[in-house]
Amino acid sequence: MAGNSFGNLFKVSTFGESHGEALGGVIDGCPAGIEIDLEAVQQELNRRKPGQSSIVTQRKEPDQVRLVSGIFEGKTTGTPIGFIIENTNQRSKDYSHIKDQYRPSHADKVYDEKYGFRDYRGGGRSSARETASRVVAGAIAKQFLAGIEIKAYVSSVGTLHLNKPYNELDLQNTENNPVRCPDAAMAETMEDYIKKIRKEGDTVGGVVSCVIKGVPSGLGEPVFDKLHAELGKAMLSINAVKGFEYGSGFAGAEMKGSEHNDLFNADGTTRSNFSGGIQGGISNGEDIYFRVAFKPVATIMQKQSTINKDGEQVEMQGKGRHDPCVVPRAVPIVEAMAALVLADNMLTKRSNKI
Ligand SMILES: Cc1cc2nc3c(=O)[nH]c(=O)nc-3n(C[C@H](O)[C@H](O)[C@H](O)COP(=O)(O)O)c2cc1C
Ligand SMILES: C=C(O[C@@H]1CC(C(=O)O)=C[C@@H](OP(=O)(O)O)[C@H]1O)C(=O)O
Repeated sequence: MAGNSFGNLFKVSTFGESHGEALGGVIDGCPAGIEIDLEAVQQELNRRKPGQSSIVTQRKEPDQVRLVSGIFEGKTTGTPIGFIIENTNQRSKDYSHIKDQYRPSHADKVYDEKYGFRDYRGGGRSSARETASRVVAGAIAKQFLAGIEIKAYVSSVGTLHLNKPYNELDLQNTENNPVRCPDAAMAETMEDYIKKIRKEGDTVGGVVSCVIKGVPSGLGEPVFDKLHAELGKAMLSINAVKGFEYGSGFAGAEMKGSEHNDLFNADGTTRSNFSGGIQGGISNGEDIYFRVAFKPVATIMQKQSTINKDGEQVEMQGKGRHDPCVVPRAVPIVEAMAALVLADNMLTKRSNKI
Protein backbone atom coordinates (compact mmCIF):
# COMPACT_ATOMS: atom_id res chain seq x y z
CA MET A 1 0.00 0.00 0.00
CA ALA A 2 1.78 3.13 -1.19
CA GLY A 3 0.74 6.66 -0.32
CA ASN A 4 1.82 6.82 3.32
CA SER A 5 4.48 9.52 2.95
CA PHE A 6 4.05 13.27 2.55
CA GLY A 7 6.56 15.92 1.48
CA ASN A 8 9.76 15.90 -0.56
CA LEU A 9 12.56 17.37 1.58
CA PHE A 10 10.74 17.60 4.91
CA LYS A 11 9.11 14.22 4.61
CA VAL A 12 6.91 12.26 6.98
CA SER A 13 5.81 8.63 6.69
CA THR A 14 3.07 7.47 9.03
CA PHE A 15 2.01 3.98 10.11
CA GLY A 16 -0.66 2.39 12.26
CA GLU A 17 -4.31 1.44 12.44
CA SER A 18 -7.06 2.58 14.78
CA HIS A 19 -7.14 -0.70 16.75
CA GLY A 20 -3.58 -1.90 16.15
CA GLU A 21 -0.87 -1.80 18.79
CA ALA A 22 0.40 1.68 18.02
CA LEU A 23 0.55 4.52 15.53
CA GLY A 24 3.62 6.47 14.65
CA GLY A 25 5.85 7.91 12.02
CA VAL A 26 9.27 8.84 10.78
CA ILE A 27 10.22 12.38 9.78
CA ASP A 28 13.13 12.44 7.39
CA GLY A 29 14.85 15.66 6.32
CA CYS A 30 14.27 17.81 9.38
CA PRO A 31 17.38 20.01 9.64
CA ALA A 32 19.77 19.55 12.58
CA GLY A 33 19.99 21.93 15.51
CA ILE A 34 16.32 22.79 16.00
CA GLU A 35 15.39 22.98 19.66
CA ILE A 36 12.36 20.79 20.24
CA ASP A 37 9.85 21.63 22.95
CA LEU A 38 8.34 18.23 23.67
CA GLU A 39 5.56 19.72 25.77
CA ALA A 40 4.45 21.81 22.80
CA VAL A 41 4.32 18.65 20.68
CA GLN A 42 2.19 16.92 23.33
CA GLN A 43 -0.03 19.99 23.60
CA GLU A 44 -0.84 19.77 19.88
CA LEU A 45 -1.77 16.10 20.32
CA ASN A 46 -4.01 16.99 23.26
CA ARG A 47 -5.91 19.41 21.03
CA ARG A 48 -6.65 16.55 18.60
CA LYS A 49 -7.14 13.62 20.95
CA PRO A 50 -10.41 11.72 21.26
CA GLY A 51 -12.49 11.99 24.44
CA GLN A 52 -11.52 15.64 25.11
CA SER A 53 -15.12 16.95 25.46
CA SER A 54 -18.74 15.83 25.25
CA ILE A 55 -19.03 16.83 21.57
CA VAL A 56 -16.38 14.44 20.23
CA THR A 57 -15.85 10.67 20.16
CA GLN A 58 -15.85 9.22 23.70
CA ARG A 59 -12.91 6.90 23.04
CA LYS A 60 -10.43 7.78 25.78
CA GLU A 61 -6.83 7.75 24.62
CA PRO A 62 -3.93 9.48 26.41
CA ASP A 63 -2.20 9.96 23.04
CA GLN A 64 1.13 10.20 24.79
CA VAL A 65 3.86 10.55 22.20
CA ARG A 66 7.22 8.83 22.62
CA LEU A 67 10.04 10.26 20.49
CA VAL A 68 12.46 7.41 19.91
CA SER A 69 15.15 8.87 17.65
CA GLY A 70 16.55 11.96 15.97
CA ILE A 71 16.58 14.23 19.02
CA PHE A 72 19.56 14.51 21.38
CA GLU A 73 20.00 16.95 24.25
CA GLY A 74 16.79 18.67 23.22
CA LYS A 75 17.81 19.35 19.61
CA THR A 76 17.22 17.64 16.30
CA THR A 77 20.31 15.79 15.07
CA GLY A 78 19.38 15.81 11.38
CA THR A 79 18.75 12.05 11.48
CA PRO A 80 15.27 10.48 11.11
CA ILE A 81 12.91 11.44 13.93
CA GLY A 82 10.91 8.37 14.91
CA PHE A 83 7.89 8.51 17.18
CA ILE A 84 5.22 6.19 18.61
CA ILE A 85 1.77 6.69 20.12
CA GLU A 86 0.27 3.60 21.71
CA ASN A 87 -3.38 2.62 21.29
CA THR A 88 -4.81 1.79 24.70
CA ASN A 89 -8.60 2.04 24.46
CA GLN A 90 -9.68 0.01 21.43
CA ARG A 91 -13.15 -1.60 21.58
CA SER A 92 -12.99 -3.85 18.56
CA LYS A 93 -16.22 -5.76 19.29
CA ASP A 94 -18.12 -2.62 18.22
CA TYR A 95 -16.90 -3.34 14.73
CA SER A 96 -17.71 -7.05 14.30
CA HIS A 97 -20.97 -6.07 12.55
CA ILE A 98 -19.05 -4.35 9.74
CA LYS A 99 -16.73 -7.28 9.03
CA ASP A 100 -18.98 -8.51 6.25
CA GLN A 101 -21.05 -5.42 5.52
CA TYR A 102 -20.14 -1.89 4.62
CA ARG A 103 -20.90 1.44 6.30
CA PRO A 104 -22.32 3.79 3.66
CA SER A 105 -19.82 6.58 2.82
CA HIS A 106 -16.99 5.19 4.97
CA ALA A 107 -13.98 3.47 3.37
CA ASP A 108 -15.04 -0.13 4.16
CA LYS A 109 -16.17 -1.25 0.70
CA VAL A 110 -13.39 0.39 -1.32
CA TYR A 111 -10.65 -0.97 0.98
CA ASP A 112 -12.06 -4.50 0.60
CA GLU A 113 -12.30 -4.12 -3.17
CA LYS A 114 -8.83 -2.63 -3.57
CA TYR A 115 -6.84 -4.85 -1.19
CA GLY A 116 -9.10 -7.93 -1.06
CA PHE A 117 -8.89 -7.88 2.74
CA ARG A 118 -9.08 -5.24 5.44
CA ASP A 119 -8.56 -4.56 9.15
CA TYR A 120 -12.18 -3.64 9.84
CA ARG A 121 -11.56 -2.83 13.53
CA GLY A 122 -12.21 0.86 14.03
CA GLY A 123 -11.88 1.42 10.30
CA GLY A 124 -8.25 0.22 10.41
CA ARG A 125 -5.93 2.47 8.43
CA SER A 126 -8.84 4.54 7.05
CA SER A 127 -9.62 5.87 10.56
CA ALA A 128 -8.79 9.47 11.35
CA ARG A 129 -6.82 8.06 14.27
CA GLU A 130 -3.93 8.13 11.78
CA THR A 131 -4.00 11.93 11.91
CA ALA A 132 -2.38 11.80 15.38
CA SER A 133 0.90 11.06 13.57
CA ARG A 134 0.39 14.03 11.25
CA VAL A 135 -0.09 16.26 14.28
CA VAL A 136 3.23 15.13 15.79
CA ALA A 137 5.07 15.80 12.52
CA GLY A 138 3.26 19.13 12.11
CA ALA A 139 4.20 20.17 15.66
CA ILE A 140 7.87 19.57 14.85
CA ALA A 141 7.48 21.43 11.53
CA LYS A 142 5.93 24.35 13.45
CA GLN A 143 9.04 24.56 15.62
CA PHE A 144 11.25 24.61 12.53
CA LEU A 145 9.03 27.43 11.19
CA ALA A 146 9.63 29.75 14.17
CA GLY A 147 8.26 33.20 13.32
CA ILE A 148 5.48 31.87 11.10
CA GLU A 149 2.08 31.75 12.83
CA ILE A 150 -0.48 29.19 11.69
CA LYS A 151 -3.94 29.53 13.22
CA ALA A 152 -6.98 27.46 12.28
CA TYR A 153 -10.48 27.75 13.77
CA VAL A 154 -14.00 26.48 13.23
CA SER A 155 -15.99 28.88 11.04
CA SER A 156 -19.08 26.75 10.28
CA VAL A 157 -21.02 23.85 11.74
CA GLY A 158 -23.80 22.76 9.40
CA THR A 159 -25.65 25.93 8.38
CA LEU A 160 -24.31 27.94 11.34
CA HIS A 161 -21.74 30.28 9.80
CA LEU A 162 -19.33 32.70 11.43
CA ASN A 163 -19.60 35.36 8.75
CA LYS A 164 -16.61 37.45 9.81
CA PRO A 165 -13.20 37.59 8.11
CA TYR A 166 -10.26 36.39 10.19
CA ASN A 167 -8.93 39.91 10.74
CA GLU A 168 -12.15 40.86 12.57
CA LEU A 169 -11.83 37.92 14.98
CA ASP A 170 -9.68 37.46 18.06
CA LEU A 171 -8.11 34.11 17.27
CA GLN A 172 -6.64 33.94 20.79
CA ASN A 173 -10.16 32.87 21.83
CA THR A 174 -10.23 29.76 19.63
CA GLU A 175 -9.06 27.39 22.36
CA ASN A 176 -11.46 28.83 24.96
CA ASN A 177 -14.37 26.57 24.01
CA PRO A 178 -14.74 22.91 22.93
CA VAL A 179 -15.91 23.83 19.40
CA ARG A 180 -12.77 25.89 18.67
CA CYS A 181 -14.77 28.79 17.28
CA PRO A 182 -13.22 32.17 18.24
CA ASP A 183 -16.61 33.89 18.69
CA ALA A 184 -17.95 32.88 22.13
CA ALA A 185 -21.66 33.35 21.34
CA MET A 186 -21.44 31.45 18.06
CA ALA A 187 -19.37 28.73 19.74
CA GLU A 188 -22.18 28.16 22.25
CA THR A 189 -24.81 27.95 19.51
CA MET A 190 -22.63 25.49 17.59
CA GLU A 191 -22.00 23.38 20.69
CA ASP A 192 -25.73 23.13 21.47
CA TYR A 193 -26.42 22.19 17.87
CA ILE A 194 -23.78 19.42 17.86
CA LYS A 195 -25.26 18.06 21.11
CA LYS A 196 -28.75 18.03 19.61
CA ILE A 197 -27.51 16.26 16.46
CA ARG A 198 -25.68 13.67 18.57
CA LYS A 199 -28.89 12.97 20.58
CA GLU A 200 -30.67 12.30 17.30
CA GLY A 201 -28.01 9.70 16.46
CA ASP A 202 -26.92 11.86 13.56
CA THR A 203 -23.81 13.79 12.50
CA VAL A 204 -23.11 17.17 10.89
CA GLY A 205 -20.38 18.68 8.71
CA GLY A 206 -18.50 21.94 9.06
CA VAL A 207 -15.73 24.24 7.87
CA VAL A 208 -12.27 24.94 9.30
CA SER A 209 -10.67 28.25 8.28
CA CYS A 210 -6.95 28.85 8.56
CA VAL A 211 -4.69 31.91 8.39
CA ILE A 212 -0.92 31.89 8.16
CA LYS A 213 1.04 35.03 9.00
CA GLY A 214 4.70 35.78 8.54
CA VAL A 215 5.32 33.62 5.46
CA PRO A 216 8.23 35.04 3.46
CA SER A 217 7.71 35.64 -0.23
CA GLY A 218 9.07 33.08 -2.65
CA LEU A 219 7.65 29.77 -1.34
CA GLY A 220 6.11 27.50 -4.00
CA GLU A 221 7.42 25.75 -7.11
CA PRO A 222 5.54 26.51 -10.33
CA VAL A 223 4.17 25.00 -12.34
CA PHE A 224 2.88 21.73 -10.85
CA ASP A 225 4.02 22.27 -7.26
CA LYS A 226 2.43 25.68 -6.75
CA LEU A 227 2.08 26.53 -3.07
CA HIS A 228 -1.72 26.51 -3.17
CA ALA A 229 -1.70 23.18 -5.02
CA GLU A 230 0.46 21.68 -2.26
CA LEU A 231 -1.83 23.11 0.42
CA GLY A 232 -4.83 21.77 -1.46
CA LYS A 233 -3.37 18.26 -1.61
CA ALA A 234 -2.44 18.41 2.07
CA MET A 235 -5.94 19.44 3.12
CA LEU A 236 -7.74 17.08 0.77
CA SER A 237 -5.71 14.18 2.20
CA ILE A 238 -7.38 14.68 5.60
CA ASN A 239 -10.23 12.26 6.33
CA ALA A 240 -13.72 13.53 5.50
CA VAL A 241 -12.53 16.62 3.59
CA LYS A 242 -14.76 17.57 0.69
CA GLY A 243 -13.55 21.03 -0.29
CA PHE A 244 -10.62 23.45 -0.27
CA GLU A 245 -10.52 27.10 -1.30
CA TYR A 246 -7.88 29.77 -0.77
CA GLY A 247 -8.07 33.55 -1.00
CA SER A 248 -11.36 34.67 -2.54
CA GLY A 249 -12.05 31.04 -3.52
CA PHE A 250 -15.43 30.29 -5.06
CA ALA A 251 -16.70 33.79 -4.16
CA GLY A 252 -14.04 35.22 -6.52
CA ALA A 253 -15.84 33.60 -9.43
CA GLU A 254 -18.71 36.06 -8.88
CA MET A 255 -16.49 39.18 -8.89
CA LYS A 256 -15.18 41.56 -11.55
CA GLY A 257 -11.44 42.08 -12.11
CA SER A 258 -11.82 45.73 -11.15
CA GLU A 259 -13.03 44.60 -7.71
CA HIS A 260 -10.79 41.58 -7.30
CA ASN A 261 -7.34 42.90 -8.28
CA ASP A 262 -5.03 43.40 -5.31
CA LEU A 263 -3.57 46.86 -5.95
CA PHE A 264 0.03 47.46 -4.91
CA ASN A 265 1.28 49.89 -2.31
CA ALA A 266 4.58 51.60 -3.11
CA ASP A 267 6.47 49.12 -0.87
CA GLY A 268 5.17 46.14 -2.88
CA THR A 269 2.59 45.02 -0.31
CA THR A 270 -1.02 44.91 -1.51
CA ARG A 271 -4.04 46.98 -0.40
CA SER A 272 -6.40 43.99 -0.52
CA ASN A 273 -5.63 40.26 -0.42
CA PHE A 274 -8.11 38.37 -2.58
CA SER A 275 -5.07 36.39 -3.80
CA GLY A 276 -4.83 34.78 -0.35
CA GLY A 277 -1.09 35.46 -0.10
CA ILE A 278 -0.20 33.39 -3.18
CA GLN A 279 0.18 34.61 -6.77
CA GLY A 280 1.32 32.37 -9.61
CA GLY A 281 1.79 29.59 -7.06
CA ILE A 282 4.38 31.62 -5.09
CA SER A 283 3.84 33.25 -1.69
CA ASN A 284 3.93 37.06 -1.90
CA GLY A 285 4.43 37.84 1.78
CA GLU A 286 0.78 38.66 2.52
CA ASP A 287 -1.30 36.49 4.86
CA ILE A 288 -2.16 33.08 3.41
CA TYR A 289 -5.72 32.08 4.21
CA PHE A 290 -7.91 29.18 3.16
CA ARG A 291 -10.97 27.16 4.11
CA VAL A 292 -11.50 23.41 4.35
CA ALA A 293 -14.95 21.77 4.17
CA PHE A 294 -15.62 18.55 6.11
CA LYS A 295 -18.55 16.24 5.46
CA PRO A 296 -20.82 14.86 8.19
CA VAL A 297 -19.34 11.71 9.76
CA ALA A 298 -20.45 8.56 7.95
CA THR A 299 -21.07 6.34 11.01
CA ILE A 300 -24.47 7.40 12.32
CA MET A 301 -26.54 5.83 15.10
CA GLN A 302 -29.57 5.47 12.88
CA LYS A 303 -30.69 2.55 10.73
CA GLN A 304 -29.72 2.86 7.06
CA SER A 305 -29.74 0.46 4.18
CA THR A 306 -26.46 -0.95 2.91
CA ILE A 307 -25.05 -4.08 1.28
CA ASN A 308 -23.02 -7.00 2.57
CA LYS A 309 -20.08 -8.79 0.92
CA ASP A 310 -22.51 -11.03 -0.95
CA GLY A 311 -24.18 -8.00 -2.52
CA GLU A 312 -27.40 -8.40 -0.50
CA GLN A 313 -29.31 -5.35 0.71
CA VAL A 314 -29.28 -5.27 4.52
CA GLU A 315 -30.07 -2.74 7.26
CA MET A 316 -27.36 -1.51 9.58
CA GLN A 317 -26.92 0.97 12.40
CA GLY A 318 -23.58 2.40 13.52
CA LYS A 319 -22.04 1.20 16.78
CA GLY A 320 -19.15 2.42 18.88
CA ARG A 321 -17.76 5.79 19.82
CA HIS A 322 -17.85 8.29 16.99
CA ASP A 323 -17.55 12.03 16.43
CA PRO A 324 -20.90 13.75 15.80
CA CYS A 325 -18.91 16.51 14.03
CA VAL A 326 -15.21 16.39 13.16
CA VAL A 327 -14.33 20.08 12.91
CA PRO A 328 -13.40 20.76 16.57
CA ARG A 329 -10.71 18.06 16.37
CA ALA A 330 -9.80 18.86 12.76
CA VAL A 331 -8.42 22.32 13.71
CA PRO A 332 -4.99 21.04 14.87
CA ILE A 333 -4.87 18.61 11.93
CA VAL A 334 -5.34 21.44 9.42
CA GLU A 335 -2.60 23.44 11.15
CA ALA A 336 -0.28 20.41 11.14
CA MET A 337 -0.73 19.76 7.42
CA ALA A 338 -0.18 23.46 6.64
CA ALA A 339 3.04 23.41 8.71
CA LEU A 340 4.30 20.36 6.81
CA VAL A 341 3.69 22.07 3.45
CA LEU A 342 5.49 25.23 4.55
CA ALA A 343 8.45 23.37 6.09
CA ASP A 344 8.87 21.35 2.91
CA ASN A 345 8.68 24.46 0.72
CA MET A 346 11.06 26.35 2.97
CA LEU A 347 13.69 23.65 2.46
CA THR A 348 13.03 23.62 -1.30
CA LYS A 349 13.47 27.38 -1.44
CA ARG A 350 16.81 27.05 0.38
CA SER A 351 17.94 24.32 -1.98
CA ASN A 352 17.25 26.24 -5.20
CA LYS A 353 19.36 29.28 -4.32
CA ILE A 354 22.80 29.44 -5.94
C1 LIG B 1 -10.92 14.39 13.32
C2 LIG B 1 -11.75 13.39 12.56
C3 LIG B 1 -12.53 12.50 13.24
C4 LIG B 1 -13.33 11.56 12.56
N1 LIG B 1 -14.12 10.72 13.29
C5 LIG B 1 -14.92 9.84 12.65
C6 LIG B 1 -15.75 8.97 13.38
O1 LIG B 1 -15.79 8.99 14.61
N2 LIG B 1 -16.51 8.09 12.69
C7 LIG B 1 -16.52 8.04 11.31
O2 LIG B 1 -17.24 7.24 10.75
N3 LIG B 1 -15.73 8.86 10.60
C8 LIG B 1 -14.94 9.76 11.22
N4 LIG B 1 -14.11 10.57 10.50
C9 LIG B 1 -14.12 10.50 9.04
C10 LIG B 1 -13.57 9.20 8.47
O3 LIG B 1 -12.27 8.94 8.92
C11 LIG B 1 -13.62 9.27 6.93
O4 LIG B 1 -14.90 9.67 6.51
C12 LIG B 1 -13.29 7.92 6.30
O5 LIG B 1 -11.91 7.65 6.43
C13 LIG B 1 -13.64 7.86 4.80
O6 LIG B 1 -12.88 8.78 4.09
P1 LIG B 1 -13.50 10.02 3.31
O7 LIG B 1 -14.66 10.53 4.09
O8 LIG B 1 -12.38 11.02 3.26
O9 LIG B 1 -13.93 9.54 1.95
C14 LIG B 1 -13.31 11.52 11.15
C15 LIG B 1 -12.50 12.43 10.45
C16 LIG B 1 -11.72 13.36 11.14
C17 LIG B 1 -10.89 14.34 10.36
C1 LIG C 1 -9.91 7.26 17.76
C2 LIG C 1 -10.01 8.37 17.08
O1 LIG C 1 -11.10 8.73 16.32
C3 LIG C 1 -11.80 7.71 15.67
C4 LIG C 1 -11.97 8.12 14.23
C5 LIG C 1 -12.89 7.20 13.51
C6 LIG C 1 -12.90 7.24 12.04
O2 LIG C 1 -13.64 6.42 11.44
O3 LIG C 1 -12.21 8.07 11.43
C7 LIG C 1 -13.76 6.38 14.20
C8 LIG C 1 -13.76 6.23 15.66
O4 LIG C 1 -12.92 5.13 15.92
P1 LIG C 1 -13.06 4.06 17.07
O5 LIG C 1 -14.49 3.58 17.02
O6 LIG C 1 -12.09 3.01 16.72
O7 LIG C 1 -12.72 4.77 18.32
C9 LIG C 1 -13.16 7.48 16.32
O8 LIG C 1 -13.08 7.33 17.69
C10 LIG C 1 -8.94 9.36 17.04
O9 LIG C 1 -9.07 10.31 16.25
O10 LIG C 1 -7.94 9.21 17.76
